Amino acid sequence: MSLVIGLTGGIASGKSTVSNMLKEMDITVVDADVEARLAVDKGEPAYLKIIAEFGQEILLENGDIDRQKLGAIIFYQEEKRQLLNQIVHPEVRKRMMEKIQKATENQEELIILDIPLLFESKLTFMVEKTILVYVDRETQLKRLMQRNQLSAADALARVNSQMPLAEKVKLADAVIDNNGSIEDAKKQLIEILAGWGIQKTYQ
Ligand SMILES: CC(C)(COP(=O)(O)OP(=O)(O)OC[C@H]1O[C@@H](n2cnc3c(N)ncnc32)[C@H](O)[C@@H]1O)[C@@H](O)C(=O)NCCC(=O)NCCS
Ligand SMILES: Nc1ncnc2c1ncn2[C@@H]1O[C@H](COP(=O)(O)OP(=O)(O)OP(=O)(O)O)[C@@H](O)[C@H]1O
Repeated sequence: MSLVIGLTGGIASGKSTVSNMLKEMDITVVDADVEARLAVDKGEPAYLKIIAEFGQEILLENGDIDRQKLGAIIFYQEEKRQLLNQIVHPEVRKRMMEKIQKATENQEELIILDIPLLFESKLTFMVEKTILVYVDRETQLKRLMQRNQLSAADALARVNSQMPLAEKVKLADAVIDNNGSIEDAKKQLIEILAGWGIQKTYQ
């Protein structure tokens, strides 16, 4: 049986940075954000439902979903966010389950599920252990504004649409404090895995 670990955090807390370290260790990572993008590709069931609910004006000229426009709606309006979640999340879960099954069939020892909303969406039943990538609120907002070129208000709306990281700390089995350097985060990751009996050579 494969060991399934959930990797979570908040927006811009450093999940991708940590999941890249795991990929470099040749560990399979299934990324919910990637699956959520695939689920809304042109013609997919969720794509059609989004148009039905949000209207044609949510599309770019080439027919793709205008992610910036959809983000500007759902990060400011909770009921619209819930509506989008109801459309996209079941598809994401289905796609992730398929990937888990494939990795299990390949007898992979370890599978990481990178799910930003693991706790909010009560998906811990999918994993055996959880790792939280934590940063303080100030660092999170600063990194988010820098990475996505967002105003303070837009960054705050995104952070406030999620469970506070201080709350997630209480729910996680292990925490990586990513306020320091990337090297520092890497050391913590290796220690956590070693503590769970997982030894991988990091290149
Ligand atoms: C709103 C959308 C169009 C914005 O797209 P964009 O390319 O700007 O952002 P991206 O998808 O890369 O998400 C970045 C981060 O935003 C946060 N986020 C995304 N959706 C949500 C949400 N519904 N609630 C809270 N946080 C969210 C996550 O931390 C995620 O890692 C997109 O995030 C989306 O379709 N969201 C709904 C699906 C979803 O919940 N995805 C998150 C994991 S399943
Ligand atoms: N320890 C660190 N020191 C400095 N910058 C960092 C550190 N860790 C991550 N970053 C930077 O912070 C930003 C957010 O990191 P990353 O993209 O890994 O977060 P994420 O949790 O995957 O975000 P999202 O959920 O929004 O996709 C990126 O620009 C990344 O390069």
